[in-house]
Amino acid sequence: MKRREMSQKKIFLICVAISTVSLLLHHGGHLSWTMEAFHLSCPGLRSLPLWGLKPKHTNVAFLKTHKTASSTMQNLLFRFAERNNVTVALPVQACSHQFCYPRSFTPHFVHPHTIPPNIITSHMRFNKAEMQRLMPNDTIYITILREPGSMFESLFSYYNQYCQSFKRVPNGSLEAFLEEPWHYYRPDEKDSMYARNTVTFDLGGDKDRPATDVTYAQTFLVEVERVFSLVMIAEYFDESLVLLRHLLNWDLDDILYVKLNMRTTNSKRSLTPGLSSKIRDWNSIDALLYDHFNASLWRQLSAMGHACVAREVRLLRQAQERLMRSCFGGRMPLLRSAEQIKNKDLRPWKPSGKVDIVGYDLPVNLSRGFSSQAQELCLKLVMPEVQYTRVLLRSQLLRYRRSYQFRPPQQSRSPQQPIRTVLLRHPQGQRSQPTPAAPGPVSGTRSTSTTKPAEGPQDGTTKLRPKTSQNEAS
Ligand SMILES: Nc1ncnc2c1ncn2[C@@H]1O[C@H](COP(=O)(O)OS(=O)(=O)O)[C@@H](OP(=O)(O)O)[C@H]1O
Repeated sequence: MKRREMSQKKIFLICVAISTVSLLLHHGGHLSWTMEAFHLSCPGLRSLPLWGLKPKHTNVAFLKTHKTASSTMQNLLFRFAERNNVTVALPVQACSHQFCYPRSFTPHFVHPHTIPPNIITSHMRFNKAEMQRLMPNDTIYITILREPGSMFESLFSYYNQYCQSFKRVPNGSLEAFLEEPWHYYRPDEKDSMYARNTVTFDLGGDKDRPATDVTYAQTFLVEVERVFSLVMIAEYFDESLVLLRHLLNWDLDDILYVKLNMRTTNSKRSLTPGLSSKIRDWNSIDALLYDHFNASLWRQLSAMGHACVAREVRLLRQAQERLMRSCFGGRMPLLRSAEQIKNKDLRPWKPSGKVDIVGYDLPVNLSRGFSSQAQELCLKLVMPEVQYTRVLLRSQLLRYRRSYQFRPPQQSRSPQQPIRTVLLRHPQGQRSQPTPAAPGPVSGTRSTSTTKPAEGPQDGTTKLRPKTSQNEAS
């Protein structure tokens, strides 16, 4: 009898040991990282005891604004979607790699075989009602802003030969444009959105409201704040990612990135305080948005605790270095002008030959000792927007076709059926989860997560809280 009890105890202990080892194997990196964060008494973390065990939030709409590090974010989101087998809404071919920008967004711009989506991130002009028609109700809306001076300098240089307002300026001089912007700028001309209040336009606002119309700017800002749970700031990209990770309950691995779509140092210019101030005056709504959301980002970071944020940023950078070492053989990848990049899948798109955009080439010996999966990760990490959009569309179409083949005939919907039919099944504001266009991997991987409640300071300044359609309705 005693011997039986002993062996039962042994079996129990063996089971506990196996479970512990398995937990450590599966969550090892995550747990050790979480524990490090806990040691720093991070308030945001401590108040969420089940953090790390809760499901990741996978329904995300990222409004890709122009010249704000948004391609780096888009690449991160594409990789997240692929790893987690969730669907990304991608543009129909007629829209190119953007959602028919600068036209106002409508779900008709979305490829029907990428519906219903979990994630949307390609360039668009935001339209809240239309987005809500497409995205699940618990979608978390995120966007990114950049300091108006450096953003406009980047826009002016990038679109110098593309946008008429810039093209007519003698010698492509930024000073000349800012001296007399109305002399060169035509509000109704094609591509004029690159020349004034670009962020406001991307967010669906009126770029040409006069600076004196303070009520318009304030009302617009309040609306943006109501819709977007997180407004990242390009200058504090890593800190913004820490907030994003907490908001979405993601892992450290989910926020690793390499900077994309950069100009060469030679093509950038520094701005005098006088020029910066003229840029702010010319882009007054963008400047108001930036000042507001920059302050709001810092309130959220202080609510989390600066030491804690700094620690997470350090851990992120260390993990990034490890990834770089494994992908690029011990060094940071060499930056190359687009023309010098041998692999055309890695050559960034440029609006004109005059602008110098840099990208990366993979080392020739990458394949040695690498699994094809690891090679693919390294390739995608540095793959520019246009090529990655194409690759992702191809893989999602394949997945759609495969799942369509395996569907019982009575449930099947013709792949050619127009998008309108799919959307009409979800009258605005009435669906809780969109009906999948096709079963299989897509429908099987929808997020079942409830959005992570945010704990922050009691002064109401922290906004680490998802703003879902339900939030808004209440
Ligand atoms: N991680 C990170 N942090 C800060 N800044 C970054 C980052 N990644 C990219 N960049 C800079 O963002 C500029 C490109 O922005 P976008 O990718 O949004 O441009 S685009 O509108 O999609 O063409 C471009 O700025 P400029 O080089 O000044 O043009 C990039 O250098």
